Amino acid sequence: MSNPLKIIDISQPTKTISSSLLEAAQQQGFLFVDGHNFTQDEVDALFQVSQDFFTQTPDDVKGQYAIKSNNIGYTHFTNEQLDPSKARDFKEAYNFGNINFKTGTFNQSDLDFNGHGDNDNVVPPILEQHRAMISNTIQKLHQTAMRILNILCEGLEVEDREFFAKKHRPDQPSGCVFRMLRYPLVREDHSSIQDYDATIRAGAHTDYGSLTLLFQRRGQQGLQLQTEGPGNEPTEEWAEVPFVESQHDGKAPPLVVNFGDLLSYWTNGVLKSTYHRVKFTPGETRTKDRYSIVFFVHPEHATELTPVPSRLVADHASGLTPPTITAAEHLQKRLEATYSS
Ligand SMILES: O=C(O)CCC(=O)C(=O)O
Ligand SMILES: [Fe+2]
Repeated sequence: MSNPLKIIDISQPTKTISSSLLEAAQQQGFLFVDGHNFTQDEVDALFQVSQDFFTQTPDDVKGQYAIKSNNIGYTHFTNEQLDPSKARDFKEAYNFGNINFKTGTFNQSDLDFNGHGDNDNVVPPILEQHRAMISNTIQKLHQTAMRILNILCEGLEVEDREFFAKKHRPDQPSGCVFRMLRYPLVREDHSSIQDYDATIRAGAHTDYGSLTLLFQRRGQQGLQLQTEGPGNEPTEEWAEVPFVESQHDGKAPPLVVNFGDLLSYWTNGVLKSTYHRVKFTPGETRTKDRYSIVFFVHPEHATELTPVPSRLVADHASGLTPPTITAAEHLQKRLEATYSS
């Protein structure tokens, strides 16, 4: 499979890579990030925990941890509908949230985390057993995301090279979510589930936050992004995100990174929040479920999405005043749409 995406090695000096990273963010809104500090063993262990959770937890137990309005918990088959014009998404997932990246604490009570609600976001037993590992992973993912945001500041020539990072402080409440996902092969035992499409597994959507970091596995392809025509208009063509290897021995494959709505607003549309979906090709001879592990990065709740101070961003202004909306308001709107029906 050919690779339509750039591979950027973030272990290289910022000045060497900032313009290619910005170009990828502007043109495709997607790229591969190599040179991260996740080993193959570490990511294999994480996928094993995810597989154990999804395949060894009885449905009624999963149901006890059902996702709540705070976006934390388990979402069962066909609960989500990312593209309302299509069938429901045939996948299952578990979201960790209310994360303090400084301490590595996650699923904190809503009262402690953002001062309202009183939920005790209990973690299912198989995942609870691996709390230390999960905690370490999310801290590292947050650091990786901050590195990417700092490189972007350099590319955008924002005077304060930590402009974005300062709005993503590790110990402040935000909508950041760490998510384990499983897209199973359709098997006999699923015949009772109605109203899904065996090929479209996550309907076309853009991500809500600032950026998204994703691990996938060899032989479990399925993520696709919408391509653009010559005048930048979206086409009906979808490009497959292939599996690629790291250039660094012993390291996990490059992370798939894409930019979300908030960074797009924040930059007057300089950065692209690209439509993507997960699709299994009809008739393919896949033998394994697709698993992915995703980190959705969101700015601190109170962040206002006014344009970043960059000449490039100012030059891109369309003349329209962007809505003054906070990160939390935006997230709330998108979650309501996803779980509405
Ligand atoms: O699992 C994947 O490959 C993509 C997931 C995704 O796009 C999402 O959950 O927003
Ligand atoms: Fe997505």
